[in-house]
Amino acid sequence: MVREGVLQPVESGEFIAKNAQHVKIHEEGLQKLCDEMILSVTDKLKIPDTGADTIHPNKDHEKAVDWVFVADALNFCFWSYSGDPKWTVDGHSGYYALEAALDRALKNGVDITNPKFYSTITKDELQFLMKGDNEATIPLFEERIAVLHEVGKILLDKYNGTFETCVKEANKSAVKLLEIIVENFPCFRDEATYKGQKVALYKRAQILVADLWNFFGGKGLGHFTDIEQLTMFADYRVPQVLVYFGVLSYSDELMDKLKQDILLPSGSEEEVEIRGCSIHAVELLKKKLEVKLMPQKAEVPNSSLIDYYLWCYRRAYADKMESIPFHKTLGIYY
Ligand SMILES: Nc1nc2c(c(CN[C@H]3C=C[C@H](O)[C@@H]3O)cn2[C@@H]2O[C@H](COP(=O)(O)O)[C@@H](O)[C@H]2O)c(=O)[nH]1
Repeated sequence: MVREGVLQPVESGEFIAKNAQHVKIHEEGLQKLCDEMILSVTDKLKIPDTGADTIHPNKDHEKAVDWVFVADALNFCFWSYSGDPKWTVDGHSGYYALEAALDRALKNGVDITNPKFYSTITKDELQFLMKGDNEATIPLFEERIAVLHEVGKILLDKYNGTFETCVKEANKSAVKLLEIIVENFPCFRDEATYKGQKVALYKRAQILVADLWNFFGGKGLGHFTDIEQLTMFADYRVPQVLVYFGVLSYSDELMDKLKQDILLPSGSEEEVEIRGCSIHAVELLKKKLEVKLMPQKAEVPNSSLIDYYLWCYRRAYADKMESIPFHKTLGIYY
């Protein structure tokens, strides 16, 4: 994929990890996590159960692709400051609260998958759709309106009003679809400048492609011949699991900031290091898994499956993870 002068996610991760000053990757931690994951592989990686199946729509739903698209357009920033009430919907928190809100909208006959509706959605309408169980509201409300207006308008102007057009244009290539997304939808263009080099993390764009693959079981509109080219999705949860296993460690100064809930600005050196080192660590982990699994003839998970395992692990064992702080950034990329 070509974006002039921008390192792509795999290379970005490697470059950032090589130059990082605030974040380190540890061989022993990688080994420990590799051993843990091997325990859950018989012939295929077993994903920890997060108990949220009921809020994914049925994959046979006629607008399933557009549901995945709108969910990932809004798939960012669900955290609250320590001690503050969390935004929850029907008892679900974080990303699952978003899924629950979309599910509720669909069941109430709201045309939430249709860009004709959301490209001009009003504040009142979105507020109503995202209404939580308590007084806490969804973070970055204004940004979400802007994202919906932006992506909705682009789908209507260029793609016949459906993300299916983009998927078909990509002709079963995950890399091509990623390129279509980041070239045409500016709010998915998750790039930064690190030590003078343009880097790409593409969290939401990559998760969108992987979600389609996952959702449709690698078939039909979810069939991609090069899905293994994607990296993990650099959010604020997977780094937390990586720290838990000792794969990543933070400088004392950075750790203190996280413990005190001090915001890391989007694109700051520390923030980019946490994200880039997470990408690189998962690539290293994949190589370790390959070495162990190949001789057993077991399926070697790709980076998005490793990511999904780790993201679900954090959810399934949230109590164990409570004492590990995660980084807080206000932004639309993750
Ligand atoms: N790395 C990575 N980050 C992910 C996801 C998901 C959900 N995806 C799946 C779920 C079912 C579908 O099949 C989707 O594949 C959300 N996030 C991010 O996490 C953060 C919120 O976390 P919490 O507080 O726990 O809800 C936030 O930055 C959100 O953007 C993932 O899979 N990987």
